[in-house]
Amino acid sequence: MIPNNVAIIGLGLVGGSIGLATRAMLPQVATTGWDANPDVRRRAAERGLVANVCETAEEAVRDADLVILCVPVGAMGEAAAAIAAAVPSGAIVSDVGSSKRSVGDAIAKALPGATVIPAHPVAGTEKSGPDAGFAELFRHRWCIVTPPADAPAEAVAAVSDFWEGLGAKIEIMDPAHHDVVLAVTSHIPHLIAYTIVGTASDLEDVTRGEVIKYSAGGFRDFTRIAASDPTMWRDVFLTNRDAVLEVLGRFTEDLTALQRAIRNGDGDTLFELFERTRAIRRSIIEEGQDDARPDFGRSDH
Ligand SMILES: NC(=O)C1=CN([C@@H]2O[C@H](COP(=O)(O)OP(=O)(O)OC[C@H]3O[C@@H](n4cnc5c(N)ncnc54)[C@H](O)[C@@H]3O)[C@@H](O)[C@H]2O)C=CC1
Ligand SMILES: O=C(O)C(=O)Cc1ccc(O)cc1
Repeated sequence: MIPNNVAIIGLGLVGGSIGLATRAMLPQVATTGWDANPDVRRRAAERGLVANVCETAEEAVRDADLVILCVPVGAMGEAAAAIAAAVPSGAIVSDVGSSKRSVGDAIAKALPGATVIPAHPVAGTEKSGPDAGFAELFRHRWCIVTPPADAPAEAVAAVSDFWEGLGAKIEIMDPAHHDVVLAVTSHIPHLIAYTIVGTASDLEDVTRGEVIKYSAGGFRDFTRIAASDPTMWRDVFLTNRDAVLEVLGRFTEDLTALQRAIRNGDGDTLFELFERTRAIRRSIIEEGQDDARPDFGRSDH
């Protein structure tokens, strides 16, 4: 059953998009919101990200049956603590954090006895803030729900139904598994992008002007990812440390093997890998998850 009153804490890209999507696609649902930053609250009210932008966290959650924390993963515990005194006893508390194990623990610790159903919409952009959100962000995208083992089935269903109402597809997953899967598919790719753009800007023999002037497709795509919000991504790496380090170890080994293949002139190894990775790209396109899908609200390509 879809909740009647949704409170959104954190009105940036994801919180703002949830508000806009709810107002557009589930107009029967009342929306309230709060952000710790008064400038964000003002802008959220101007854009109508939620129907009612409140002046305090308590006021925002007072009548909610679903509260969604949309703050950086390192701030989830603090955001949960800010609503602790006011969140109704029967309400579900969820979040949208990009890492799930530590976030679920932090929220549960701040809200003992609450029904906590963490979730992660695997949809976003490199932009952040209250001007970045748009109602179509979650359409046809996965939302991974990571309930604790003892979560009430009806609460899991309520969170899932809500996200389906915003156009998302639902997957239920164990939080630890989520963190390994997202380390591979999202966190390490962001780390690689941050690294290559940093390396390019540090090279002594290539000027910054040349990097900008000759940035062809590949590097340009990396710069989009490497423009992602520093606070958000610092927190992702610090909270998903174990999974990121495990996958990074494998990645480093594979990179070293490629380095050796290049040094040895071993074209077969390079060709075999590139053939395999091309097939993966084709499978993604066949599943309709490629860049060529309708470009909901993105202005950068
Ligand atoms: N950016 C993306 O593409 C995606 C981000 N996420 C997750 O969504 C969450 C939010 O990310 P964005 O919306 O991109 O960030 P954002 O930076 O656009 O918005 C975060 C908002 O939280 C507010 N905030 C920070 N600490 C707070 C606190 N203690 N209490 C209340 N408000 C607080 C900030 O003022 C800011 O307006 C993060 O946990 C991130 O991992 C999930 C999917 C995609
Ligand atoms: O902009 C991109 O390419 C992204 O990868 C967006 C994104 C960032 C973080 C998430 O947890 C989910 C999606």
